[in-house]
Amino acid sequence: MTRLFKFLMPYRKTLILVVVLLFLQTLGTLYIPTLTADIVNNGIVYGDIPYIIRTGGIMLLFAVMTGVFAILGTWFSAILSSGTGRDIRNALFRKAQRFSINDFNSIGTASMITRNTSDVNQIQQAVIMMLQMMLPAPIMAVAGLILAFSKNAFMGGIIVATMVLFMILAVIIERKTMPLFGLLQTGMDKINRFMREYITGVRVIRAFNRTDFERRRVNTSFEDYANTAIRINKIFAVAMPLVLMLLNLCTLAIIWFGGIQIGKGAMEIGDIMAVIEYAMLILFYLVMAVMVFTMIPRAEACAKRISEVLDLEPEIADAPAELTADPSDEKLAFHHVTFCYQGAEEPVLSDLNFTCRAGETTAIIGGTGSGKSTIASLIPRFYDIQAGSITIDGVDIKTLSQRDLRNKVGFVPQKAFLFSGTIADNLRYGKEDATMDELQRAARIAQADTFIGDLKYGYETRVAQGGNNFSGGQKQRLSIARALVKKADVYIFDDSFSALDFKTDANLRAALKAEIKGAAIIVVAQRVSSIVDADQIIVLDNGIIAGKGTHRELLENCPVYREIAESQLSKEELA
Ligand SMILES: Nc1ncnc2c1ncn2[C@@H]1O[C@H](COP(=O)(O)OP(=O)(O)OP(=O)(O)O)[C@@H](O)[C@H]1O
Repeated sequence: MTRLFKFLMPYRKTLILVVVLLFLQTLGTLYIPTLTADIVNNGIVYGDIPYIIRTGGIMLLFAVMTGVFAILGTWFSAILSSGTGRDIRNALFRKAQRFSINDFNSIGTASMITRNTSDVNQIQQAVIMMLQMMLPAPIMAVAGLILAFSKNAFMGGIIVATMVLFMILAVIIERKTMPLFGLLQTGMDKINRFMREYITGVRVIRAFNRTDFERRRVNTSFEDYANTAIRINKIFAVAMPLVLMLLNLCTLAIIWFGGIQIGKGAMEIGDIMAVIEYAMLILFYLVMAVMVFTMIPRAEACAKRISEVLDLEPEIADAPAELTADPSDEKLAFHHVTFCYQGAEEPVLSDLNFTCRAGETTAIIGGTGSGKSTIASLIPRFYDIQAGSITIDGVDIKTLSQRDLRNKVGFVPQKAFLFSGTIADNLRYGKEDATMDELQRAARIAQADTFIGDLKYGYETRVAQGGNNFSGGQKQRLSIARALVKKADVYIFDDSFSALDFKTDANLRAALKAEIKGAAIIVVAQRVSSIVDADQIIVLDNGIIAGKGTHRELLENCPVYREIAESQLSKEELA
């Protein structure tokens, strides 16, 4: 929790103001019982009406002032807590932007969302409750006890004894609830994970008639969450009557002892009333403080989860001294690259060596799981390699800043992903100031111009979340156009033509070759027909290069390639 206190620092002036306002509010609240005692002892007992009116007026004034302080205190603490929440969310988001894929995997997407929403909410609530309820408690306790002791030391003692019992109860509750609150937040992660999977996979679930199975799975997570919440509430169900009982016992003791004192003529009735009010105020704020105290474990559990994210050092970091790369003919090169996924026993790629030149197309082909997409994701440094080096324009990508590196790379992922907005917004994703001409040129190369032209609103057509209002092939072409709008040195198409028909695929490749001159093009492909014209084909077999050359050369001397080609092409095509 202390780790998160730094988020309060920018608001220290507001915090001081809140503390001052709370202090004034508490003193005002405590002064009213003293005036009550005065009215009773000196006004009501003697029937002194002017005294009653005068003191009543002062009471009213204090009540109004206390009310104003309370409103201002609440106002500023709300500003403070929502500001803190916003800053924590920003910090989490900024941190997440630096995370590698492995970092995301280690925390989990659903958990990342819960931490940014529910966990931050808990912290925000705890901050406001601590300011409003916990902070006045010590002020109330000290000032109230001084006043109570000034009336009668024994009665002050009764209040202190009750306070001690309260504190013991609070510690017991804290011990019992802390682990349960941690469970509650992980339960929320689980619900988010299942809900996310249920919503994104709804078509598969329905197609396989697994709705009931999924409902049961989601229900189990709801039930686990509810059961933990019930266990927490059971603890409170026992604790709250105990708190009330302590409160009533305290009042009883004061009245009983006060009665004896009045009988002896040692105290006046107004003083007893004042002590009861002091006790009620002190204990009320103490109960509130205890309640907030019980919120702290949950907030602490949330703070711990947030700190885990904030403290996680991104696996991929920029080098301390970043280099820049001047354009060269050798756009991309792999030098003895070996890569192993986190937690995997065997490397997925071993000792890869190849070079991609400007204006040339390099195709990567191989069986499923041979490591083609892995090669594609190593170039923009989604993962770091364990051995060897990857260079762009002759400079090791680890020595370039991630920003520079990714500026040099135009990446089209295997699964086309579009953002909600318009087609133009999506195409401008890599170059915000791209002109309409640039968008149209990219769309033309990507064979997307015709279907965009057929849409009623053209480039201003709305794209639904995830691009769900477009077909698979349209989404692929839009995501290709998006990469082409950005001027890159290396374009990577990770199996990005798979949803295109043969004619569109051929037209797209021809347009790419004609229009993209100064950049290296890397095409990960499954279809031999998509790559026969490539300047260089790399044949991947279980993570190692089984052959390298043109289509003709490989047919001659690479059995793995020949096997793939024979399985896809007719005899005439092979000849
Ligand atoms: N994030 C990951 N974590 C662990 N292992 C992975 C991960 N991604 C891929 N792999 C493993 O690495 C190997 C290569 O996967 P990759 O996706 O690169 O193959 P691919 O040749 O592109 O396959 P496909 O043609 O089916 O897309 C596979 O065995 C796969 O199980």
